[in-house]
Amino acid sequence: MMQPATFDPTSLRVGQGYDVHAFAEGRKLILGGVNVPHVRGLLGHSDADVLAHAVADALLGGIRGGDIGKLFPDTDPAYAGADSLKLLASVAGKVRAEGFQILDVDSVIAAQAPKLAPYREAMRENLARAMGVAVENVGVKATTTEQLGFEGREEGISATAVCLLCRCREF
Ligand SMILES: Nc1ccn([C@@H]2O[C@H](COP(=O)(O)O)[C@@H](O)[C@H]2O)c(=O)n1
Ligand SMILES: C[C@@]1(CO)OP(=O)(O)OP(=O)(O)OC[C@H]1O
Repeated sequence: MMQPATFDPTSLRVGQGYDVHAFAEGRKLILGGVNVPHVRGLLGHSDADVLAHAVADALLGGIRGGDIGKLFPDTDPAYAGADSLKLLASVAGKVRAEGFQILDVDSVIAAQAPKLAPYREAMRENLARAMGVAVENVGVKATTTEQLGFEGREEGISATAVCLLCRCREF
């Protein structure tokens, strides 16, 4: 199908993000801004929201803007215990400042436990609100790794995300 004349394929960008955090005793498990009940949480300088970090890195990848560690160094006390949804909102603002629209985001959390399906919609809503996009444009999925690897041994959780950005005036 022909695209409208205003569509310029070179104005499209994809981004990819990946993050890992280790489990630790006495920490909250925050995923996509949701405080998920679990016996342990994830260790990090911030709230260790591995999903929000992967999404933020996907956005930064799309604008070739480095990564969250460059923007929010884990040596900076300003980010100690930081709410990662706020970091994500800041990254989304940077994306817009570069003239890009966030068209779509999808993500996968790899966690052997806990069961995350009951929290998926709340995560989508939180991420969408932080980025200023419609919830329909944010996907969150979960998978175990069939007890294989560090996620499977319940040593930590990983998350991956992709995004599609556009510098289009209109479609
Ligand atoms: N932490 C998790 C992992 C998975 N799920 C849901 O279970 C489904 C089956 O997982 P498999 O790894 O066996 O494919 C998966 O599609 C998710 O819906 C979950 O809720 N929490
Ligand atoms: C989020 C930041 C904030 O200092 O700290 P961490 O919670 O350690 O998370 P990481 O995924 O290692 O990313 C780096 C940092 O930007």
